[in-house]
Amino acid sequence: MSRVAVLGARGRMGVASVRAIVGSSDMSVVAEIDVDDDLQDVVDKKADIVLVFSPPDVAREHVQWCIEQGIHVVVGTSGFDEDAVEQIRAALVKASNVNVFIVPNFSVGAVLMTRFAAQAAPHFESVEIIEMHHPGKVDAPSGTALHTAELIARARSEAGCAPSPDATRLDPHGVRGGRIEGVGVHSVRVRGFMSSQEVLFGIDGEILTLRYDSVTRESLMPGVLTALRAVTGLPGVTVGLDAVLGLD
Ligand SMILES: NC(=O)C1=CN([C@@H]2O[C@H](COP(=O)(O)OP(=O)(O)OC[C@H]3O[C@@H](n4cnc5c(N)ncnc54)[C@H](OP(=O)(O)O)[C@@H]3O)[C@@H](O)[C@H]2O)C=CC1
Ligand SMILES: O=C(O)C1=N[C@H](C(=O)O)C[C@H](O)C1
Repeated sequence: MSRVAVLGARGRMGVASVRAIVGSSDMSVVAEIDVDDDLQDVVDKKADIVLVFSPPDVAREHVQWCIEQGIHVVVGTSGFDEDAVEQIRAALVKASNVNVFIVPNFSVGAVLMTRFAAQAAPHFESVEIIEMHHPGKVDAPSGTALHTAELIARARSEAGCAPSPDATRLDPHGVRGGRIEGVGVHSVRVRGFMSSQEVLFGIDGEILTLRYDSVTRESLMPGVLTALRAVTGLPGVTVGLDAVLGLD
């Protein structure tokens, strides 16, 4: 029976995850930590794994703390970019018995879309990402868009692609959105969305649109449980649920 501590336990994902873990037959929740709770409870309750859903501005410190305590971590919080992964890798040099599994999105649809986007990336002249989330989300871009943009940029760089063409010179209202490693990213916050993303690819006369929608947090729970079951067997740092979905 794995002993799981949940950080951000009273938040949207924390509540859904505690319910899913409690409902499983092979894991238990031994600590539920939210703002103002004492992290030491995680150690006192002898957690084997910490599931991190605390906000992005504190989650990096939380991961660092877990590594120092020698506890495996599944990171659900968004915003762990390549710099953050490097920092974790460096911290693990002194804690080689700890595994950290960073999962930008627990939805199988999102994982597949991200992979398809990386596959398509070198074949089109233009690419931009639109991510759509609920207005309670504190960070932009979404971790999923960040991860997708990084994979697209890597695939295009390896294939020697030119930057997406863009003649914009005048944009006094900043409506062209942001750029991550040269990939245009647009963040939409509209009530009714939970988590959606489109990746638009174009060449002359042809457009490919990839889209996924997660409409409930419960849809992410099989991915959360899969990640918790897998982390003890994934040495070092692993990024992306695809690592354990049996995809090639
Ligand atoms: N990987 C994935 O598939 C998914 C990832 N996410 C990501 O997970 C993160 C959390 O999302 P969500 O659950 O919607 O956010 P919420 O704001 O609903 O939950 C975060 C919780 O953490 C609490 N908190 C604040 N500070 C601390 C602290 N120092 N220690 C412990 N808990 C703290 C918050 O309390 P308070 O509100 O009082 O500040 C809140 O209860 C985000 O980064 C989001 O992008 C979300 C969905 C899916
Ligand atoms: O805040 C959310 O809700 C979500 N956050 C994650 C992200 O930033 O990508 C995952 C999912 O999109 C839901």
